[in-house]
Amino acid sequence: MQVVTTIAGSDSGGGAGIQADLKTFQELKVFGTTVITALTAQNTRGVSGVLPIEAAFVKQQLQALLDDFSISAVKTGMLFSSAIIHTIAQIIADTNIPLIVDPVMIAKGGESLLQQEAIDAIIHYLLPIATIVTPNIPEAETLTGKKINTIADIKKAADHLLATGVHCAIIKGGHLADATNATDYVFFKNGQAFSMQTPRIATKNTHGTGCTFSAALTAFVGRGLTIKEAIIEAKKFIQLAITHDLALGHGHGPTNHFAYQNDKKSCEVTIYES
Ligand SMILES: Nc1ncnc2c1ncn2[C@@H]1O[C@H](COP(=O)(O)OP(=O)(O)O)[C@@H](O)[C@H]1O
Ligand SMILES: Cc1ncc(COP(=O)(O)OP(=O)(O)O)c(N)n1
Repeated sequence: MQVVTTIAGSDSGGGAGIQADLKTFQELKVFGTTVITALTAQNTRGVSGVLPIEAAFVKQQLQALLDDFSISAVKTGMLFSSAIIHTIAQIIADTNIPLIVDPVMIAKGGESLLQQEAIDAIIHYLLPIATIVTPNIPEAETLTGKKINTIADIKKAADHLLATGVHCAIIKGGHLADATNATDYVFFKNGQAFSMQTPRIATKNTHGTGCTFSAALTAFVGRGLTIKEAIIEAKKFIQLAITHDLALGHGHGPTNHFAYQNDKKSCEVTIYES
């Protein structure tokens, strides 16, 4: 049994954050461990409160895991402050555990999950030690300081991110204005690139899509798949979770973390090598 870790915020509504990560890990048969950076009071309608955890206690949680478990992959989600980011980066830099960074910034309802001053810390401390970074389009724009309107802009943003030292950048296309497909763009430091496409599902129940995708990626990396295999399988996991969405709550409902195990053979991802 492989052990993986999520360093993220708690979503009381259960669709994103630590809760989405643990559900995904469980479905993908890896043993999930957690470092909690913040509590959020949240449901499918939005975030009504954030209570950050002190950086010193974040450190204590992570150190407790590293002192005991052999961890095969780590992911980060909501990190909230530069103090938390510095603390995590310092500790992870001394390991050789693959690190997947989901640079969570803003919740679907528009509430901030990362302080403005922490953006630089992600760029300068976390990305240089990361294996994979998974921004959505607005996050890629914030990290690179450049607007993204075209595929050429996506490639430029990826080059910008790869220059920090991260091995692979996945720019997720959930926010692109394409009513037919959901396309994600993958770039490696060695110049290899591909995009992956699935049919776009017409639903408002997409709370936690980014967390769930990056958690699946972490589980597959932890299980020893190649990075490319892990990315494609994670895309299947999120596609099925959105296809079989759960209309729970009154706002943006969660994705269905059970769907991949029930239906994985039915999901096709189209790959375009470039
Ligand atoms: N309506 C949708 N149908 C199918 N896939 C989607 C849909 N919305 C998002 N995705 C996929 O979900 C994953 C998360 O993407 P995105 O929504 O861009 O991230 P985030 O949740 O971080 O904003 C990506 O693989 C994206 O292509
Ligand atoms: C605690 C917590 N972490 C992350 C998020 C954002 O999750 P994401 O997967 O990007 O999903 P949406 O916010 O777009 O639904 C969150 N809301 N809470």
